[in-house]
Amino acid sequence: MLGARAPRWALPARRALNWARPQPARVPPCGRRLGSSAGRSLAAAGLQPQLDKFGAVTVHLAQLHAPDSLDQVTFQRWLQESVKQWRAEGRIAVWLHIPILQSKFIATAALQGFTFHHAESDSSTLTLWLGEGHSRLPGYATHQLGVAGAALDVDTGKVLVVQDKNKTTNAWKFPGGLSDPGEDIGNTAVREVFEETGIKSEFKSLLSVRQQHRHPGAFGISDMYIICRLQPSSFNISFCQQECLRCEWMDLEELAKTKDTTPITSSVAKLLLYGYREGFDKIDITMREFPAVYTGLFYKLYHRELPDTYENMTEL
Ligand SMILES: NC(=O)C1=CN([C@@H]2O[C@H](COP(=O)(O)OP(=O)(O)OC[C@H]3O[C@@H](n4cnc5c(N)ncnc54)[C@H](O)[C@@H]3O)[C@@H](O)[C@H]2O)C=CC1
Ligand SMILES: [Mg+2]
Repeated sequence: MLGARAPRWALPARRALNWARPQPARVPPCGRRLGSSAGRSLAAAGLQPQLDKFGAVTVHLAQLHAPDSLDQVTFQRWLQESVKQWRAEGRIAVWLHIPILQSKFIATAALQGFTFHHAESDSSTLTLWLGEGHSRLPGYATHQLGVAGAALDVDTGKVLVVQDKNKTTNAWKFPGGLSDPGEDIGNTAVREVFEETGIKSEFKSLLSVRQQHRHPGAFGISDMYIICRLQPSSFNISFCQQECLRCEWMDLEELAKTKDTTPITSSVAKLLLYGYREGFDKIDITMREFPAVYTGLFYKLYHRELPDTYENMTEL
């Protein structure tokens, strides 16, 4: 049974004035005016809605001590009364995080107007906009990222290319694949090239960025495809039999001229050939690392090289 203990929200009414700060703060006691056991029992069962700095309420059902004891009728009543109260208090939105094993509450929330924001492997996040006009909540991921590596052996002028086993047309392309969550662009290129061809390499620069909307391979969202310049440090090919049909070191000029390739690979082969002949500084988008405003975090900034006179410009 839920609600066996005294409710945590039973605070003096004047405390409610302090809920907006500091952030994040627990939201006012929604069970207070329910006149039923729903709000009290949910609070006693561990649920502690929080206010964020934008004025939205966040609810984590994972906080429930014994989620299996919560029935849909109690949750439905709690959510309905809570939303009514949050709306009256001027909250702008509700974020509702539901662990996969409590997914029965998704339907309950959806019937009250909640929609999916995103899902991860073990939980889903739903939202309800309470503010004026259309929702101003940020959406979830809009793109996936694919990265390929153009590994050029500068001693021979040969570049590493593969033909995909799973494609109907066997066009030459640079080995690559999808970035893992939290993975640097250059690291994806180096990892994918090694996994697909057995060739070890080092990241040098970005060469191109392609954006494609409604990509079938990205489940209908947009796809970013970046090609990096890599410097190979091993040369014996041992390619992945599951993904590749062929893999070879091809003369870069031949790749730039062949019709047996994609427009992207052909364009980047010509760009790489230009850099190989005239200097990579003509084509490279290089990377620098800086500390982020978020303590302890760093970011990578990719841009064309700047002359020192511009790079070191400071106010006198
Ligand atoms: N222009 C070009 O030359 C090409 C660019 N790309 C870009 O490369 C990136 C993806 O590279 P990939 O090599 O395809 O990825 P990847 O190397 O990360 O993974 C490919 C593997 O996933 C498997 N796979 C893909 N979809 C699957 C599904 N629905 N069910 C089961 N298995 C599935 C494939 O069989 C393959 O083994 C994307 O950004 C894409 O736009 C991909 C092909 C050609
Ligand atoms: Mg691949």
